[in-house]
Amino acid sequence: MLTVTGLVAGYPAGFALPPVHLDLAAGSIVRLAGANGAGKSTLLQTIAGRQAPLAGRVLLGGEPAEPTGPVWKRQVAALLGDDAWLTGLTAGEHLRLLACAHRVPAPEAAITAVCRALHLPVRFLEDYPEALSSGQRRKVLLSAVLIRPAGVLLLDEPEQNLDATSVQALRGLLTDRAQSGTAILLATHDDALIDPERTTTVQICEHLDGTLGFDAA
Ligand SMILES: Nc1ncnc2c1ncn2[C@@H]1O[C@H](COP(=O)(O)OP(=O)(O)OP(=O)(O)O)[C@@H](O)[C@H]1O
Repeated sequence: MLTVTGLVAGYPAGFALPPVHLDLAAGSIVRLAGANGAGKSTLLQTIAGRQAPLAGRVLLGGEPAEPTGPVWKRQVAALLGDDAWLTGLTAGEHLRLLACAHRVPAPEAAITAVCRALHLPVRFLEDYPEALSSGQRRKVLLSAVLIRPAGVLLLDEPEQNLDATSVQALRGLLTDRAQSGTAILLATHDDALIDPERTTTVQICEHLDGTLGFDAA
């Protein structure tokens, strides 16, 4: 589904990861793990096309990725620490707009189902984002990623601000999504989000000589 070949993520004359190769198959869940500052967000931003790679490339369905093109926009849903809202729209209006843009069938039912699954009472959808708690806002952002069809999900610490029950709920939603064929690449520090039976972990590690490397588990 998504292939990364010899991708070098980093900053010119600054931090850089070694080249990474990843093959994210349909239905797979791959976790990026590593200490604070190991480079997980940098790698995800680069794979998502929000940061230029220092080398290497990303393929989607075997074709060079074009993150501003229609195929990528249809196929790839990403939540990478962004928390951008349109002024004057309620949380529910954001979700309806997104569902409409992605032609989600029966959008109201889809929005209700995902909010319930994330333990977000739908009455909060009538509120403006700034009137929600940080955990509630995160649930709206997660709903926006999860209601739309996508072959690939890219998620950076999606569990941020969620309580333990909601982390479990998110874990179930991600597992269901993978079972229906979506490939998921996520960075998280929270083991509770991960089903070890169905997750491959790519660990960014620091070698004794200070260089960085990748270990697969
Ligand atoms: N805009 C930037 N310019 C230069 N270096 C940066 C920039 N943003 C991050 N870095 C550096 O890149 C390295 C990796 O940061 P990154 O945010 O990818 O780590 P992370 O693994 O996601 O960390 P965390 O677990 O704390 O979220 C860090 O050393 C950081 O200082």
